[in-house]
Amino acid sequence: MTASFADRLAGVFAGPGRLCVGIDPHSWLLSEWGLDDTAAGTREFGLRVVDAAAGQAGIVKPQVAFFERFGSRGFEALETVIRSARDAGILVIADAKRGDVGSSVDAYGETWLAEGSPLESDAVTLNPFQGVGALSGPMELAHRTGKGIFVLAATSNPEGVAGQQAKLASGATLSRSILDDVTTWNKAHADGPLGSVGVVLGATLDLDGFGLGPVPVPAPPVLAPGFGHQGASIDDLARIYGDLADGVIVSESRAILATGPDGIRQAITARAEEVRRASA
Ligand SMILES: O=c1ccn([C@@H]2O[C@H](COP(=O)(O)O)[C@@H](O)[C@H]2O)c(=O)[nH]1
Repeated sequence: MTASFADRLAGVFAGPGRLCVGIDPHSWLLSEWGLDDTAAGTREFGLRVVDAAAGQAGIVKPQVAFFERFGSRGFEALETVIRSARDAGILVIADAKRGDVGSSVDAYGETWLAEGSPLESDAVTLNPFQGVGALSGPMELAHRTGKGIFVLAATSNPEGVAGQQAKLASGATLSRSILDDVTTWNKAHADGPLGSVGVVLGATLDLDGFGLGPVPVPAPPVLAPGFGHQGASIDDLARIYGDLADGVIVSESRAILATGPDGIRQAITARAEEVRRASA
């Protein structure tokens, strides 16, 4: 029987830990790494990050946008990077932020979550603007294939705050209603202690304004971008996330990647240790 994503994630938390290294081949980073701003450059960059993360971080998160810039060659590079991370035993969260009507979003689910798909990953980020219900196809697929999904609920960028804090007719904020929909799904599917469907909650936010408390049970896993370059500090993990802190995946891209090809291994070791201390 295929292990659920929730169980695999719990294994990573108990093992290498909950640091997630972002793979974001910005043009300026490629240049600093001495690589060309081409598909081949993104491939080499991604492979070097995977190599540095192996054995030290349990999760990587390729930002699909940076590979997509190069069309089919970029996707080919992304396929290679994803495969090498999964072969190294690292969980891959593809940060693709897909969303659409159900019949189309199902195809996105197949792209990122179906066994044997060229871009097969362990989890994918999805956008619930068209309703969490529209994402049920990929959620079902994830349940069947032992994969995970992270639904945007409170994003780290300031532009999202007003809409995500807005109250629905029920009185809940949009973020809270997404959190509740995800929790209902996890309860019904009983994939493991944390559930296989999580939410994205930015570490830069004051979560009080999003009406997320009291935290629902079971609390879903939380993909937490915003550490490092966007200003959040790993030392503040417990303060930022409160009762959700136990399920937080600490994601950092630029702050780690900017240490360059010679510094990245050491940076990942140090960051993984900081995350362990902050989650003890
Ligand atoms: O709310 C969100 C959702 C996703 N992201 C993505 O995470 C990384 C953050 O990169 P840093 O360099 O660590 O700032 C990036 O790929 C974003 O697209 C996010 O920042 N906020």
